[in-house]
Amino acid sequence: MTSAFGARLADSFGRAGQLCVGIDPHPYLLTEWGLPVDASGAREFGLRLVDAAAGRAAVVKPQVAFYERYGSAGFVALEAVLAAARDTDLLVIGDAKRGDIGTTMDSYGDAWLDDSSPLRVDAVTVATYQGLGANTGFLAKARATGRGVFVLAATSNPEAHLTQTARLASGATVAAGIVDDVLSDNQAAGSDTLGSVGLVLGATLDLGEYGIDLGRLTTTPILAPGFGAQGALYSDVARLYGPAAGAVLVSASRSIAQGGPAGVAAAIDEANREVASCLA
Ligand SMILES: O=C(O)c1cc(=O)[nH]c(=O)n1[C@@H]1O[C@H](COP(=O)(O)O)[C@@H](O)[C@H]1O
Repeated sequence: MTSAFGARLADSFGRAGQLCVGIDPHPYLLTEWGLPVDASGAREFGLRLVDAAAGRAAVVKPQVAFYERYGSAGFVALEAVLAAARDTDLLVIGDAKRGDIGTTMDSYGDAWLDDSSPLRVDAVTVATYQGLGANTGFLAKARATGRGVFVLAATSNPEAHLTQTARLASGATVAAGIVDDVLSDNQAAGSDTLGSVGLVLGATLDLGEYGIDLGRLTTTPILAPGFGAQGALYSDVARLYGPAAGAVLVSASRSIAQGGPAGVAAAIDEANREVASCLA
C-alpha cells in the first residue's frame, strides 16, 4: 500500500461521499434475506453488501463479531468478504474493537494490519481502556503499512455515558482525554490531509456534554455510528459535528440491510444523497 490511510480516506470522500455501510449479519437479517443462519449465510450477506456498496459508498465496515460467532468457518467467511472488498475501490474498516496490553496489541496488529494477513483491512477499531500508549506498536504498524485506526472515544451506546463522561485528574472527560491523545499522535505523525488515526464519536450523543471541541477535529477522521437503527438522522450530520462534519464517516448497518437484498443499492444511494445534501 503506497499512501497513508487518511489520504486514501480523503480521496474516497471526494469520489464516493462520506457513507460507511456496516456489514452486520444479524441472524434475524439473514432470515429476512432468505439466507441460512450460519457462516455461509454471513458470507453471502457480506458479499452482496460489498457488491452493492462498490461504486456507491466510500467504506464498508464488517462487524467481526457476527462472523466470529461461527468460529473458524466464520473467519473463513469474513476472509472471503474482505477479499471481495479488496477487489473494489471500497475502503474496509474491520470493526474488531481490539484492546489489550502493548505486546498483545502487537499481535492483533499482525492479524489486522500486516500485508500478509488474510484478515488485513484498511483500518481497525480499537478500545483503549489500557491507555493509548499500549497501542504504540499497533499505531506504528498501521502507519508503516498505510493503514488506519479508529479509537473509541464517545461511543453511541447509552451505557457508556457514565464512564466516558467521568473526569480525569486534569478535569477533562475520559472521552476528551482520548481525543487529546489521538490529536497529539496525529500531530506527531504530521499528516497534512486527514490523519490516519481517527476517533469513534457516536451520532446519538451531545458531544458538547463530553467536553469535546469539534473545532480541533477538522482533519481527524471521525467514525460516526448511530445513524438509522440507533436513531440518529442523516439530515443532522452538520448539526451534530459542526466544524468537523467534513471529516465524518456516517455509519449505518441494520437500517441499510433491513429492506432485503433488493433494496440495498437504493438504501445506500438514498443515504449518500441525504448526507451530501446536509453537508452541501
Ligand atoms: O465502532 C463502531 O462501529 C461502533 C461504535 C459505537 O460507538 N457504536 C456502534 O454502534 N458501533 C458499531 O456500529 C454498528 C452499528 O450498527 P447499526 O446500529 O445497525 O447501524 C455496530 O456494528 C456497532 O458495533
